[in-house]
Amino acid sequence: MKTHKMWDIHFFNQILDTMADGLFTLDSHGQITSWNRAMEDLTGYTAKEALGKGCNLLQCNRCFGKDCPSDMKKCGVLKHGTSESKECHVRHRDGYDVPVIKSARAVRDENDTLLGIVETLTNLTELNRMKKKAQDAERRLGEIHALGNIIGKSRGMQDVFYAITAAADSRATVLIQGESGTGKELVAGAIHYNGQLSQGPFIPVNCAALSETLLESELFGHIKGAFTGAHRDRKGRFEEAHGGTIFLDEIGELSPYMQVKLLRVLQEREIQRVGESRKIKINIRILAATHKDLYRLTREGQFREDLYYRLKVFPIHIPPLKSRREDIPLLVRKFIDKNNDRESKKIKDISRNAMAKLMEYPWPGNVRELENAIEHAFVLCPSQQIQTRDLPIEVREKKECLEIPPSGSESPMPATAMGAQPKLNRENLITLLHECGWNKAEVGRRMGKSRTSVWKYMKKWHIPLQPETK
Ligand SMILES: Nc1ncnc2c1ncn2[C@@H]1O[C@H](COP(=O)(O)OP(=O)(O)OP(=O)(O)O)[C@@H](O)[C@H]1O
Repeated sequence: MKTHKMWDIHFFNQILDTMADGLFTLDSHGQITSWNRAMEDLTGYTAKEALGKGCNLLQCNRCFGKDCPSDMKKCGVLKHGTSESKECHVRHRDGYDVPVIKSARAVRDENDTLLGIVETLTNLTELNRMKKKAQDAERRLGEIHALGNIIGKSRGMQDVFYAITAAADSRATVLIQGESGTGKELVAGAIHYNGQLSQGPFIPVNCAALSETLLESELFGHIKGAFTGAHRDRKGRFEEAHGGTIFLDEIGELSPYMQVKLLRVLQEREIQRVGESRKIKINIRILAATHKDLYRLTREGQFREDLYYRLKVFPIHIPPLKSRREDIPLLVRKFIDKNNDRESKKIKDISRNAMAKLMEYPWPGNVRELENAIEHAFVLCPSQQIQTRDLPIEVREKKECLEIPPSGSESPMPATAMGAQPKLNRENLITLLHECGWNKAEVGRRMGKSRTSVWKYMKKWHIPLQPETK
């Protein structure tokens, strides 16, 4: 085998050129003696242009906290031997600043004579862009979950607002109960984003969406080889939520085995990845929600009483929309504004008769159904005012739409303005999922059902959560 010696300069330069980080060297007089390819990309200066120049070519803004000295003898690296990695900017040849992490080290021979300086630069442009994106997304999430975005003036909603503010100030476990579509996820988000942990992650998990084994691995993570298909170690959602909040939606769907596991997490605040005996401490806040009557489930022996009491340290109940009809006009206004922002149409308001229909309807799907009804009206409305004819048929005719049947393989999809929908069965659901790019919220919207309902159908008919890749 042919080996290269380190003094093979050609080979050495090739090594430097394969590095993702920028690297250059200076001699004892401060003149650039090597300049790798990543430095060319980062600064715009070719090696030919840089060699023989001083490092002030880079116009670094923070060499030892000062501007780069033009006199090499004043360079801090010579005084200190190294400069620790720090964030700074260097100036690109085209005039703009490039954010980098820069480190430098003085190289001396055995007699302590200075041979030169080696400097490395890591380009932070992409990382900063991603950071900014994540911060923007986080800010938007915070805005969405601002208390002001939860609409309601009824007594029931005033109690909910009061409870959100109190819960946000504490770290107690919260159990949010209310019918489907009443805004449980919205409330959970508001508690997190208005509380002490708002800078930490908010991790929602729908416990109804996955089978027991998948949910266990989703929540607790697993180690490589823990089960067939576990090709590598994977962090669970509890670990991801460290320093923040985990929101366990549809908690009433947990199997007895998962109830025991969750109880242990609540008691011990530590978890074990599937297939591993090591315990990992987690610092998280737990919020849970269900549309079921959890107390009744404990009476019927379907939900552990000890877990129920651990969860409902701070209970919040969101009343159904039909018991707080005075909120309907405010919600309608909110949804008209929301659709106006999104669509090219500009709808001003809703007719008296149409509003009367909305006030009469029992809203089995709660606020989500009202939101969908306004979106439906937007599609049909030809003028600036929503009329009764623009509303979904079940609202116009005051017939409740059908909820999910507990068993059986078929259920009717509610008719939409576009015409009668086909019966809902496995095949139709898969087609709809494909049409909506596997976005369950969108599928739910088209079906007139909640996202959770979509998940339940998918689970019932063994449809994978994502399209299977061939
Ligand atoms: N008070 C409210 N003000 C404004 N929007 C609301 C309100 N309540 C619910 N919504 C909207 O209704 C929709 C359903 O809310 P959300 O998903 O929080 O309900 P949920 O109770 O968690 O439903 P599910 O039990 O089916 O998961 C969302 O689009 C949400 O923004």
